[in-house]
Amino acid sequence: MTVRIGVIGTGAIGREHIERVTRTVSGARISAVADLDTAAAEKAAARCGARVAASGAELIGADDVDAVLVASWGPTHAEHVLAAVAAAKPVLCEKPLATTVADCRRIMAAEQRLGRRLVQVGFMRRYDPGYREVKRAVEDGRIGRPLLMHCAHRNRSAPLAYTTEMAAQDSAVHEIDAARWLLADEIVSAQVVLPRSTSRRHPHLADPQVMLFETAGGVRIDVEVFVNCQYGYDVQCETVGELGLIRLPDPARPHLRAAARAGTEIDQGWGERFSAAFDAELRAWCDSVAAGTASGPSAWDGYAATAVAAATVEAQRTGGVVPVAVGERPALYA
Ligand SMILES: NC(=O)c1ccc[n+]([C@@H]2O[C@H](COP(=O)([O-])OP(=O)(O)OC[C@H]3O[C@@H](n4cnc5c(N)ncnc54)[C@H](O)[C@@H]3O)[C@@H](O)[C@H]2O)c1
Ligand SMILES: O[C@H]1[C@H](O)[C@@H](O)[C@H](O)[C@@H](O)[C@H]1O
Repeated sequence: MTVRIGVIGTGAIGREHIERVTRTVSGARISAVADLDTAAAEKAAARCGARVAASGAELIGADDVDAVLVASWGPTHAEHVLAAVAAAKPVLCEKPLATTVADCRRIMAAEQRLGRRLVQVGFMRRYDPGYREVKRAVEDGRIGRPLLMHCAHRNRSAPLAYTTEMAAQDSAVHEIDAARWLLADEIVSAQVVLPRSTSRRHPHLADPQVMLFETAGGVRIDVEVFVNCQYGYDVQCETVGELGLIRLPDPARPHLRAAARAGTEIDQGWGERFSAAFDAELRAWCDSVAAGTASGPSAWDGYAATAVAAATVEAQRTGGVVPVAVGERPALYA
């Protein structure tokens, strides 16, 4: 069976996903696309032989769409995901699942009423080969009981529209999910420390930021978010345990020796750095849709990440330690 996918949002990541499904994933094709920007939708549709749907709602309800991929702006995710669940269609939603905790709860309630999982959230780092090795090492006890995690999330530069809040909601949300997943533990508090800002930023933005999280089990996590670091796209993660530590490897790149220097090139964007992760994520999602099962980061994971990001935004404002209580995990997400 070929899975027919409808894509809502044909911007930067929508186009990447369309390209991937079309060129590298077998057993799936793009049947329809929708975007508020009709010209963008038409261009994307022409590249993959899909039709242009009149709207996200029309696409979700259409007979030629078996599964929905949501890649539109964050605040529109909840509406599309809820419509997909109402139509009983599997949906891969880019992060964040929703921009408010209340909307995430609505999505979980809709899935629970249906009695099965349909939602996967686009936390692609869980599919990155390096992160998966770290997960194996944490689980098999090689570093002993984890105590600390040091992370850095650096982007070369951030556009004018990027705000101080987005450092939590848009960027650190990846570390929040990765930490919960690697440690199999929930985050219970957030705090933000602001050093002086780089001069290479738009004036409204606090950059860099240091975020501090604590898990229910007592692990302390620090995350440097620096979105105008200039030199490249750089994601670091080191987990320290009682017996040792494990560091996320940089992706394998050729080692260059020339002009009196030795070293490797640094990736310049998320598309390059997480290319293998996106490939694996989309393959796994398409396979699970074809099999009628659900896997990967769930609506619960999307909810927990949004809840922690919301506490982090509050911590930016207050400067204090903000508690997070995600509550009991419903049986559907056990
Ligand atoms: N996993 C990752 O590393 C990663 C990377 C980039 C973006 N993202 C996420 O993907 C989403 C999109 O980001 P982007 O960088 O592609 O943004 P973008 O602005 O390049 O593209 C978004 C597109 O969605 C369209 N759109 C917005 N609302 C819509 C609606 N209601 N119906 C139809 N189309 C709509 C816009 O017209 C635009 O073309 C965001 O949630 C972002 O956080 C994730
Ligand atoms: O939306 C993007 C995306 O999620 C990237 O992976 C992240 O590095 C950026 O900071 C964020 O703005």
